[in-house]
Amino acid sequence: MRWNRVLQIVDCHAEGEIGKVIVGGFGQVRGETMFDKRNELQNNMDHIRKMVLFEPRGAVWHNSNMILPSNNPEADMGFVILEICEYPAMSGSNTICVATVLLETGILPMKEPVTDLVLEAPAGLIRVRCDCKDGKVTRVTFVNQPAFVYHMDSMIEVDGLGSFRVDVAYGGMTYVFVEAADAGFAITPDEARDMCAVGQRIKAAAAEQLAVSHPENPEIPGITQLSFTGPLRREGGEIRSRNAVVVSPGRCDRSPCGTGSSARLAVMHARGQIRQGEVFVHQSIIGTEFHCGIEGLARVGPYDAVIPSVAGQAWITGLSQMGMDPTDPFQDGFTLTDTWMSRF
Ligand SMILES: O=C(O)[C@H]1NCC[C@@H]1O
Repeated sequence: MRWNRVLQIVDCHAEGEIGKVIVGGFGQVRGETMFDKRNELQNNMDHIRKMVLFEPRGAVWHNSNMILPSNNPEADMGFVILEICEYPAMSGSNTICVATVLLETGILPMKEPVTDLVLEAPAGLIRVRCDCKDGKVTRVTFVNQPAFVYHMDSMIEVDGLGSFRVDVAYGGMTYVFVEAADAGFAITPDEARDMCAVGQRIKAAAAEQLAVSHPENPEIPGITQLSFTGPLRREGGEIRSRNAVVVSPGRCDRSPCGTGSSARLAVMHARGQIRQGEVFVHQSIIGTEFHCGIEGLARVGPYDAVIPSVAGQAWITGLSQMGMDPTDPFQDGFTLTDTWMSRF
């Protein structure tokens, strides 16, 4: 063996969205909080993210997570999320993958029928309920940090496409919401490529024209996500809708998107479209679902906020070791614009 780096990885997906969980091989990550560790990875150890997510080992639709011990006495474990364009403060599909891997590989003990966990994400503590049966995690429900609306019904101008009415909200990542019909989309899988091309242009215009800054942590990235939303409908006591999230640099989230669902709950609550205790079933572009709700209300700086919960399921797909040969010319990987639509 002549690798100069070898990572132990549990491959996993949550409702179709890949969330690899790196369980070993990366050494010490300095920092007191998970946000400090996220910054350390971003500033001084970014080669790990590039190795796992860039080509030739990764792909633009992959996400990964590093399991790290937490210094918070309340937390059972911590994790930092590594995505193709950023280190988000929080991620829903990745949280569901991390909780599933922690319990199904025995890193933390599983108690049937329910294991309660507290995980420290960069955004803060995340309480997680895992329903478990016969050694399988059958559902992960997490309570997110507060989600809130930055802008509602704002008009933006997109070069060559015209004007769009948008909302901007935070749910662990920062989202611009556009009604899919306003851009001529029905949110069907055959539209994915076009939605990404148009979505990236709308996202860039929103980021330029609408200011955002997280009141408690200005280091949290601004608008990097776009959700094309379908209409809300009430069915059998539930509120249901479809959405497609365009993740930078231009690919669709395969899951309904946990941070996007959280941000959408904040928008829906601000519009009086959902009350605490009601169930919101959010569907992805491939038809998978998260079951979401509002657990409570909060305040973040000057903003009214909701405390969202999101539930879904993950499945482990493999165990792998990823290595780096010292003569490999792509020590930092590479990206190509056929799938990496923009450089970032
Ligand atoms: O569920 C989510 O929040 C996300 N899925 C991949 C990109 C986002 O982090």
